[in-house]
Amino acid sequence: MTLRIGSVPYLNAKPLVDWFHSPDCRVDVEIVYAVPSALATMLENGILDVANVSVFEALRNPDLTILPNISISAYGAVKSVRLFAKKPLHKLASVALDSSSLTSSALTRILLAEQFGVHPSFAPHAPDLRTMLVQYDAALIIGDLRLFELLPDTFVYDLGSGWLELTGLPFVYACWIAPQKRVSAQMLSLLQQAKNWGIQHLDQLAIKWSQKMHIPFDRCWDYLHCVMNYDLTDDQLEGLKTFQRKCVEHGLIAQLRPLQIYASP
Ligand SMILES: C=C(O[C@@H]1C=C(C(=O)O)C=C[C@H]1O)C(=O)O
Repeated sequence: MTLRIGSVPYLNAKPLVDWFHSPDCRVDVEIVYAVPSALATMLENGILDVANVSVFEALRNPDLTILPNISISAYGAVKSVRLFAKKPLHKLASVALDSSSLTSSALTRILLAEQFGVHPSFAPHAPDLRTMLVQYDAALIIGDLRLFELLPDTFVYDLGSGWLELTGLPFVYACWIAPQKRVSAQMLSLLQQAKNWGIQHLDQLAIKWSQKMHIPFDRCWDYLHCVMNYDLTDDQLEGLKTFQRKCVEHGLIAQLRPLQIYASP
């Protein structure tokens, strides 16, 4: 049976999924690329067996489980998840949130409240920075490494740096997430093989995707080698549990449950 895998289209996921398109992979899989919020809906509707998608979705939906050993995370500055603001952050009254994002939307609310003491109004918006900033004081954009910071008169706030400052911990943006009953030993082994291949091919992936995505090579290389982390060890789990606790404290998730990391039977 074909395994249906969902992936975000961003550079950060390439080391986890490009193996499935390589000649080394001889299994029957179908990969669906979509933004995180769309992938979450597809997982919920049973269209996908597994997806690398916002970790927030697994914290919110008790039918989903996080698969072990793999994440899309960063320790400090993440460079692709940024709030662009027309005024200093402690003066924000309205914020447009990238409608693709679930995790970073929640993180924005937490950081603005805890680091800057503000509770602006929030509205989901298609990720188009210029349009967002016409109507709102600030805009969250994810998955984009282009040099937005060249925009004049804009404050740029990296959410990964904000999280490190607040907690001293790494931040987990996404994981492989699946409905509990769809997880199989074959699924776990394929995802692990794909990650192992990706980690060994970061240089090739930086070359390939810098060309395809029109991002300078140095920026891609730095992002894949120095910014992104693909493990899910105790440090990342500590960051994830802290995020989960704060989501509950801020009313973004109904209830604190034990973190569901899939353990082989
Ligand atoms: C670091 C990033 O992580 C992404 C952020 C997500 C979110 O905010 O919901 C979901 C998937 C990740 O790929 C990014 O895309 O910039």
